[in-house]
Amino acid sequence: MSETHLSPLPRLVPPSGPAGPDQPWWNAQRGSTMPFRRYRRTPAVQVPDRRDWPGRTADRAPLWASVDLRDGNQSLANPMDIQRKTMLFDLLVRMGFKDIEVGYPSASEADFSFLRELITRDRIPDDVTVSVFTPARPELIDRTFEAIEGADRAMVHLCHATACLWREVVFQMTTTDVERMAVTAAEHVLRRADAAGRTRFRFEYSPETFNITEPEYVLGLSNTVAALWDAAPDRPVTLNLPTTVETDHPHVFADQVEWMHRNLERRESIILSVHPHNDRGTAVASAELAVLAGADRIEGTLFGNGERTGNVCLATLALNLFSQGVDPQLDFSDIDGIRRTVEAANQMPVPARHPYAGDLVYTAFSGTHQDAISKGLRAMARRAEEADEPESRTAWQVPYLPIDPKDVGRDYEAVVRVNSQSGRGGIAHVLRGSYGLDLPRALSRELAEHVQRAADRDGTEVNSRRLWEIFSTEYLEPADPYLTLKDYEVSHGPAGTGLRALVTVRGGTELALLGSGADPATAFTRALTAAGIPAELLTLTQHPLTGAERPRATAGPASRTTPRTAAYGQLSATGRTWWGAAIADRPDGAELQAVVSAINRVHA
Ligand SMILES: CC(=O)SCCNC(=O)CCNC(=O)[C@H](O)C(C)(C)COP(=O)(O)OP(=O)(O)OC[C@H]1O[C@@H](n2cnc3c(N)ncnc32)[C@H](O)[C@@H]1OP(=O)(O)O
Ligand SMILES: CC(C)C(=O)C(=O)O
Ligand SMILES: [Mg+2]
Repeated sequence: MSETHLSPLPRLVPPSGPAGPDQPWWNAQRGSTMPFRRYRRTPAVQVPDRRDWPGRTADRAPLWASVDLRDGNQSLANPMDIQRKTMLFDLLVRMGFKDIEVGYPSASEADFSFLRELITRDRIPDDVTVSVFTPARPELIDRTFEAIEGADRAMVHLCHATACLWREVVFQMTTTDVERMAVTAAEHVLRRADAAGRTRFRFEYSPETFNITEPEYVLGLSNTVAALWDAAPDRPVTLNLPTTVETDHPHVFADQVEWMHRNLERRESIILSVHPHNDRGTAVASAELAVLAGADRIEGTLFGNGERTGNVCLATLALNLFSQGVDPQLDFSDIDGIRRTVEAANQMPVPARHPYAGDLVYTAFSGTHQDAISKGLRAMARRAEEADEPESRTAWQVPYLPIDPKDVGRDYEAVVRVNSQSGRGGIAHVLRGSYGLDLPRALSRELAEHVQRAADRDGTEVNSRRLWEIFSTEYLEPADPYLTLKDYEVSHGPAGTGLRALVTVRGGTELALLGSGADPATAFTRALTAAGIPAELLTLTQHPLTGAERPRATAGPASRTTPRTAAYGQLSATGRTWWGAAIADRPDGAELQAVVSAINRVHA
């Protein structure tokens, strides 16, 4: 199988100086009146000479943990009822999640009852661990343990804020007080777990607002809690580092994670987890760099629902890995089904541009992209044929499409959609895909001008049916045809092809024509010329139309199941060239009709 050979990366040329107003090319921008001086850059943790993550690549999926049912749920205007929660839980299980935070049972009756239902109805698969969130408040920890009573396995997720602003404003506590709160709560959790009987417990600790907490302080708290819970390789503690409110560039977070990864005690007994939020729009980058920096696990939601701008999107993360040839370990083969369930559970739409899942993310409207995609798809088909393997196994290399839409359950129909930004490549692609027509390049270029005019006039998309209408009106069934072929008869002899044809000319005159030539179309143009309708045949091509390749066509040749022929002819007349096209039951009929089509355009 042939592969694209990429040339080596060019050497980086050092910039001549810092980009800025001193450069001659710098456009003079005016200063804004935005009150930017109110905001401060977060002091970044320094990791001198100890930054390994930039040199690493992701070669396997992290442990995925869904927090759709807790963090996602707490951000909804109408939190999920038990039915919506159940639907989402079942989806997460089907997709392959093994670590699912199912709620905040001390917060609401719905969360509490949902957990009770999962446990009492034995709905938690043996290989799935459900997790429940609790703040560091003893009465709420007690309620949490009531909710998980009787479960086979459960993870108790203890969380409290640690950053200075929260300590001072929310808790009005010193660092020592917050540490005491953490220890008291962790001990309480342990006591309740020890008393809980058959359930096998695991523990998770989240120093909420990790990213803006003093590193030494948060490291100390994490070590203390992990020691208190006696983290061990066979019963690891999950230490979850949230960017509760994302404040910095992703590389700053990566440095923070790497620093924790290197300095944590009992590292081999800790599952190092991250929980990025998307306030700066860089949650995905933060999560990806955090994994390079040492994180083992990522908490997030499907399509990024969550507080404010949301949690990190697990679909994007998993499919980013997939697009790099790494097993995502989650099943996204029906992304639209997943999206529909998530939209129903959250009562919120997934935007059309959302990576991998949005309606438009595999669609090109622009001409050059369409042309490249169309060529790429045909090249893929050729490579698969050469390698004698199904296309679904052939290495994916199609310009502008990072993954094969079919791998996530989409088809190719929406890949190219035509509007005023489209060109001949896209138009030819749609006619080929929807109607099986393989237009010659020059004809598709000519058709593109008609389509462009229609798109400019209508200001809307030209769907495949409208494209067919434009093509048909221009070439196949003009409103007021100059010439109509009523009948014909072709004979083949040693001297070439003979043709008898009966045509009507606009106004009703009938002409009986007689001609000969190398083929019926040449004989026809000669006969027409002799009858005073001058034309010279320049090119003629034809191909069979089986109908099989036309999935959704509602007009034109698609309605037929018997094989037909499409023919395209180019004539010279009135000092220029004219294309014609036709579809007919027989090849010679299609060729003659293509000549008629071109003549009709001469006399339109
Ligand atoms: C970053 C995160 O996502 S954390 C998860 C946040 N999720 C939620 O809050 C959703 C569910 N929460 C709730 O339904 C409610 O907050 C409840 C029922 C849990 C508690 O309600 P209330 O007791 O009325 O408290 P309220 O919601 O006002 O919370 C504020 C109190 O909790 C304290 N608190 C906040 N977070 C924590 C924490 N993690 N650990 C301990 N105490 C905390 C605050 O200091 C404040 O205490 P104060 O009243 O003594 O000043
Ligand atoms: C509970 C914690 C992990 C959280 O959701 C956050 O800090 O964003
Ligand atoms: Mg969160």
